[in-house]
Amino acid sequence: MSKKLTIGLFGFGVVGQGLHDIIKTKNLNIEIVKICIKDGSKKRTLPAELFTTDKEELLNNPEINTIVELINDTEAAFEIVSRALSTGRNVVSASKKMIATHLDELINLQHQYGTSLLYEGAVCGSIPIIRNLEEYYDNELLHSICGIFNGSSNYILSKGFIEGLDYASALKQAQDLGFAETDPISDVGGFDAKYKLVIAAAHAYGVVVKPEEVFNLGIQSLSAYDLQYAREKNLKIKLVPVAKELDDRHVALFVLPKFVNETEFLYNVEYEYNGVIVQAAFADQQFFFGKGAGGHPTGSAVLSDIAALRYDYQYEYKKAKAKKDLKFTNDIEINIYLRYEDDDLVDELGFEYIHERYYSGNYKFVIGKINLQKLIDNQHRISDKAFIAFADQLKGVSLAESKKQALEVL
Ligand SMILES: NC(=O)C1=CN([C@@H]2O[C@H](COP(=O)(O)OP(=O)(O)OC[C@H]3O[C@@H](n4cnc5c(N)ncnc54)[C@H](OP(=O)(O)O)[C@@H]3O)[C@@H](O)[C@H]2O)C=CC1
Ligand SMILES: N[C@@H](CC=O)C(=O)O
Repeated sequence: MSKKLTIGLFGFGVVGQGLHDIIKTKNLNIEIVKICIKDGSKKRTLPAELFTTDKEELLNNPEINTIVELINDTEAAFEIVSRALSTGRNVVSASKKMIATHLDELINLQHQYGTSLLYEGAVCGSIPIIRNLEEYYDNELLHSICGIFNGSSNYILSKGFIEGLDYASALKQAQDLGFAETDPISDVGGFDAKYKLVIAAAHAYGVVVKPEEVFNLGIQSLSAYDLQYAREKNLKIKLVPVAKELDDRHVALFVLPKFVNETEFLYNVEYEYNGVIVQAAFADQQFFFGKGAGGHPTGSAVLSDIAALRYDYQYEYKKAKAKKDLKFTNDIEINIYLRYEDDDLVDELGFEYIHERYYSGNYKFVIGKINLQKLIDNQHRISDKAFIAFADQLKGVSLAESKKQALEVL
């Protein structure tokens, strides 16, 4: 019989309840000893004596050997997870913002105390991408990782594009279905996708980047004009995080809406589904597909991590140890589509050159090559009246010979 896991569970919301639903269907030698929640007055579906609002009842309980953290409060989550790791407990978490923001400290805590923190559920819900990056691709040279990492924004885009549903109603549905973050700006603004990208990049490339250094733009200002442009060209618009090794010393990360054509894997990833494309030197292109949000899909990834703790599985962060000289950079050139109202914006953003310019009534756009760092420097000029999308092919996230080279179409 494998080691019995006695769990202190933090959070009994969408994911916490999803996890509980799954655990109770099986005899897994796992016991949830106590559940800590925030609001003691809420009605629960389990006996009241299982719940507490006092975190110490879990963190100081000698009967609990494993902490599962599934709450929606970043700083409280960091405190819980670091306390647990530094007092000899292994931890499973799905809190991507907390993990991405504190990744350096969390790696150090694990090394210092010999404890394990697993977080498969934090990145693309049910898709097992972290353990694959950590183990399966251990010896592969990864050219790029990109995809759809946020279920809510993809749900909104699908509802709009396929069903013609307006943005506000689609967002409300994503919230009602439990896909959206407490502050949905995190979803639609590309922040949530960025946190997941930062975590994935640590396992793919060994770079630990602070989320605030990574550029993200979302889908909030997408308009009927942009959708019409996409439809006329048989394209779809998706919110796409990209991690790309430029050469053996530089890696670039960013999150942008992206036009995808029907030959790309992401074209058929709809609603709350996510997709991850890994471009490897030898395995070539591989595609992971699955539900990226929701209680049961995420709960299944959390349970897989809990089960891995039975045999004391730990991430080794092997690439971080091996590739100390790989640096994060924003000094790359990308092709973007910019729909704008204010003519000055085109000059202010400082395009290297413009391939295409369109002007008809209120609809104006340019497509051109721009340096990502320049775009970041001028980000404050981009109002909600403008929309920017990555206009390169994803397959074309190709190795650049110099860090200044554009991400060209293959
Ligand atoms: N929803 C999804 O599809 C996914 C969510 N995640 C992540 O998982 C985490 C949980 O998400 P989700 O279940 O959707 O969130 P919910 O809002 O549904 O639930 C949050 C839970 O956390 C509890 N909570 C909040 N603060 C505290 C605290 N300080 N101490 C103890 N409990 C607290 C709440 O208590 P109370 O019940 O009393 O309000 C609630 O039970 C988040 O970090 C989210 O980003 C990751 C992947 C997918
Ligand atoms: N809000 C997130 C939940 C899962 O990580 C999403 O929509 O993808």
